[in-house]
Amino acid sequence: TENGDSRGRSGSLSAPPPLLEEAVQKIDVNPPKGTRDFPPEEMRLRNWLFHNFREVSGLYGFEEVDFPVLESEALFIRKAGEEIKDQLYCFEDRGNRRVALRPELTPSLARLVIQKGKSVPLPLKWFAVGQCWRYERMTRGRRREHYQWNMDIIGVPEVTAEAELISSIVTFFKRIGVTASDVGFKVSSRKVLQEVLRCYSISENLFGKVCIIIDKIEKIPMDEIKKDLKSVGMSEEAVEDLLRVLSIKSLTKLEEILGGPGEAVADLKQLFSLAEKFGYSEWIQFDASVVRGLAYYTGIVFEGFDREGKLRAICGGGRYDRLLSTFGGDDIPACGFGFGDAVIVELLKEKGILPELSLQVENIVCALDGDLQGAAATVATILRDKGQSVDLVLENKPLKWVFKRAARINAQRLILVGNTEWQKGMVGVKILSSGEQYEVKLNELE
Ligand SMILES: OCc1cccc(Br)n1
Repeated sequence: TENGDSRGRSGSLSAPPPLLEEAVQKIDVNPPKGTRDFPPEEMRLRNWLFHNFREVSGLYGFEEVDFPVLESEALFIRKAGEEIKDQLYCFEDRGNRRVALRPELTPSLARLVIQKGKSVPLPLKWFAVGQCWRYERMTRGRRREHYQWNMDIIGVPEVTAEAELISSIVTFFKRIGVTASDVGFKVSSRKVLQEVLRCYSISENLFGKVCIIIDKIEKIPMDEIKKDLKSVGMSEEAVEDLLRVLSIKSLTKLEEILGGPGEAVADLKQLFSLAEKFGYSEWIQFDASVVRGLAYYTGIVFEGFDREGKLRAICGGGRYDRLLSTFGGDDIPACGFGFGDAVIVELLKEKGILPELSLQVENIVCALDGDLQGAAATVATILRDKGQSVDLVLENKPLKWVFKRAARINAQRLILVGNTEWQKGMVGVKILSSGEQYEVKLNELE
């Protein structure tokens, strides 16, 4: 409390006996493993971050949507060996339904698009900010929940959609003070992989599995990658060639290796040309090793990375033209990205550009005598009806306590309701930054 001790009005140190029948059972006051509380300071930072997510989404004409955190497990059961499936936070509910806490937002978005069907004219530009979950063995001490900003464009087959999405993330970075010297985007296309696999007449249904293995290139030893690729049926030669292609960092080289302009190179050339027009060329680079860890991507994929290489991917996304049809919907082209709330905060801390966010209250209103508490409430209401924020002192407290609280909540003005002034229909006002003090008629208080 403001005066530092925890005594109630009675001043007795010991707490009154519990009124409940059952004995007091001391609970763990920490949140469940892998989850976070958001006390005021953390909540201000989260609100600032989400405000910027929403502002940028609005700048791009996107509409906000949301879905239940709890979804049918079937939405996330894919057979490509993704980490996201191994860590699914799933269970059987009391109705014996297999359900899961969503590990990502895209499948829910796809479900809603299909549900809406023809009633929503394409293209759709939807965004969401939602909590996503995974059940990871705590051995790695990583979080089990995070908030993701997603933006998705449904119904646009052209690369202009991916270019627009990357532009929106660049706009977001610039708004929060992150520059092209701090972060970049590695961009590639899964069609590169497709073209290589076709050269070795490796069947399309291996495509998802191969992508998931390749996505682990920087996370597990190379010989394990090779072993996994062979285990899904790739020959030694195919594996070597694929890894060679994936190490390419130039589009010209890629075109040579792939033996001429295919869809992958054409898409990527168009993306880089659009990046020029959007003005974010310095933010992106081609990197054939980017495949992303979600099986449903079918074309351009990209991920935001910190140029110092200290952090995990900041965000990622790509084209997923087949997802809606795998859910029984029409064959509608789509692309989108996910942007987590944790790595970006680590980056801002690294760069020393966390925003200064403090509680700001315009007024603290205090009754100088116990019997003026009602008058103080009247004053608070007058100010609040004018749109002014008021911290109303709710108990009879010494002025020293009031000044201490005013400083803690960054109040701009102290409004004192005292007998003498109140009899004249006035209140005392003290501007806390300058110390200036004056009396004002209640009906002139603004
Ligand atoms: O980025 C993968 C992911 C999904 C759900 C929760 C968390 Br934490 N992380």
